[in-house]
Amino acid sequence: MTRSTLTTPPPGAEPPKTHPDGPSAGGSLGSHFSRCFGCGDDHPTGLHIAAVTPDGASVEAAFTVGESHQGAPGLAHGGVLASAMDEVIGMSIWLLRKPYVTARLETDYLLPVPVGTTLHLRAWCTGIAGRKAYLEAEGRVGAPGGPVAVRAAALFIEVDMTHFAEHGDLAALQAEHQDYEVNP
Ligand SMILES: CCCCCCCC(=O)SCCNC(=O)CCNC(=O)[C@H](O)C(C)(C)COP(=O)(O)OP(=O)(O)OC[C@H]1O[C@@H](n2cnc3c(N)ncnc32)[C@H](O)[C@@H]1OP(=O)(O)O
Repeated sequence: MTRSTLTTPPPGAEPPKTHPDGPSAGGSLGSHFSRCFGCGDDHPTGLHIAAVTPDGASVEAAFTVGESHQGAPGLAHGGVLASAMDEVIGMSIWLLRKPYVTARLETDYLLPVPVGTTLHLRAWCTGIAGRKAYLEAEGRVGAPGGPVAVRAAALFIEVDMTHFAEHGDLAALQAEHQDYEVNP
């Protein structure tokens, strides 16, 4: 992975501490918002990514590239693959049960991904430094041990719920998740 210094944990970064209320090993994560492009069940053209955590610290998901995900004929669009990586990375940081947003996403495309391919996605956190979380993800072709087609590294920044109240639609989030409080 050609990861930049901006997505590399600095010296002194701490390992992530998963929240006791997060899913335990083998548990599923669920969607954070039903109309999310990445994970929402009700999104008509979304990726519908559903993840589980094998160990309470990382997440895994399978994503099958469909007709609506093409860039070149018969091949996945790079932006769609980046969205899938962003989604599983976002799911992995939600194991900490703190709201984070993507600040930077770096993606390496190693193999073309034909329509019909199932990508096995995995994401995990490599360190926390203050409000900054450093994360990585990979997408493997056909099987969890298959060849790596996509790799990503990301910097997520912790925000408070006022971020969503000021810039988005907090009420829509809270309608689905009672635990999303502005002033917890
Ligand atoms: C609970 C609900 C879950 C929902 C999850 C949904 C997640 C998403 O959809 S994310 C969507 C895409 N992302 C966004 O929209 C984020 C847009 N960006 C922002 O809102 C802001 O730029 C934000 C919050 C990331 C940072 O702003 P702000 O809080 O003012 O912090 P700021 O002081 O600028 O930066 C904090 C630190 O991060 C660093 N930083 C911020 N952005 C970057 C970046 N792109 N690259 C590198 N470093 C960065 C800053 O340099 C600073 O570092 P230091 O503390 O060492 O000086």
